[in-house]
Amino acid sequence: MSKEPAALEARGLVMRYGRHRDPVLRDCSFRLPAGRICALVGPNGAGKSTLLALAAGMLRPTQGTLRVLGTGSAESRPRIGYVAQTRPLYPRLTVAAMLRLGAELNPGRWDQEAAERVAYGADLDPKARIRTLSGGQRTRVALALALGKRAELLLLDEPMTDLDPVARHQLMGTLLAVTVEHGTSVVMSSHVLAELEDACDYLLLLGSGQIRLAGESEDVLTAHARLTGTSPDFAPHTVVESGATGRGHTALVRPQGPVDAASWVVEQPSMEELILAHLRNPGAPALFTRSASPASSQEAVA
Ligand SMILES: Nc1ncnc2c1ncn2[C@@H]1O[C@H](COP(=O)(O)OP(=O)(O)OP(=O)(O)O)[C@@H](O)[C@H]1O
Repeated sequence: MSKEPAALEARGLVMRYGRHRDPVLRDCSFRLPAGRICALVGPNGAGKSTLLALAAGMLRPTQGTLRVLGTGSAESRPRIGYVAQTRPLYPRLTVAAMLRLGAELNPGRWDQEAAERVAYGADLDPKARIRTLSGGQRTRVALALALGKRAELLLLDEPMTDLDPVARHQLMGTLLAVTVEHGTSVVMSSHVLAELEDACDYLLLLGSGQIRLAGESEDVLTAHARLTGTSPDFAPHTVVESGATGRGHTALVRPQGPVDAASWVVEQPSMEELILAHLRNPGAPALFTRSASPASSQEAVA
């Protein structure tokens, strides 16, 4: 069966930062179909920035492959907009000069109007030098460069962390409008789960160096249920997390067959609830929806 084009496709991806160090990414295989807005989540040190830097061609994998927009990451670099966590910019340049540089480096694809909309949205002075900007203002300029490039794939490492709530809301709106208009693929890491729930339609959860959940948010969500009842036995369903409550026993499960509604109150968990349960329980079995799965060894739904 032919699959739709992939923004990212990892096979057996291993990354270690030194020969004697433990690998940060261990045998990761997954697919991210093109045109999705993907949340990349995981605990501190899980390897999110590493995965984004590999996709941006800033690092080379120790083993395995990571294909980006159907090619190697070096070849795809002109088609990628990467906002690294450190927001690397030229400190001596003014904001306007930084955008001019963006235009010069991306002839034929630069969108000055989109870049200015992002950079100057909060009365940022075009003549201000980068080194004088606040963290949030630098983030605006970094996002402006990525969006101005009309990239086919945006790799955004915690893009909203140092923005104030109004700027977050405004920039997320701009980002979504641009991506919907141009069919851009986005991978966005963040720890703010509520923010991702609103914006993203795809999920990659990294933990212990491996992909734990991968797929359309909707499919990943509907593959889970919250069951509450009087018995602590949730068989035959796969339990991700369970506990006692005032109402009896409750568990977030991955149903294996029909759920007996006479025995349990069945609810749909929120995305935040689901991600938190998986972060707290790294031993829960991995789940890949069909579109996310290049391998056959994981449990696949949808
Ligand atoms: N340049 C480097 N040299 C050596 N080790 C590194 C380097 N960069 C990252 N690491 C290590 O790799 C692991 C993963 O780091 P990474 O920054 O990719 O995680 P992360 O999921 O983005 O974390 P956070 O949520 O805290 O930003 C960490 O243990 C980190 O110490």
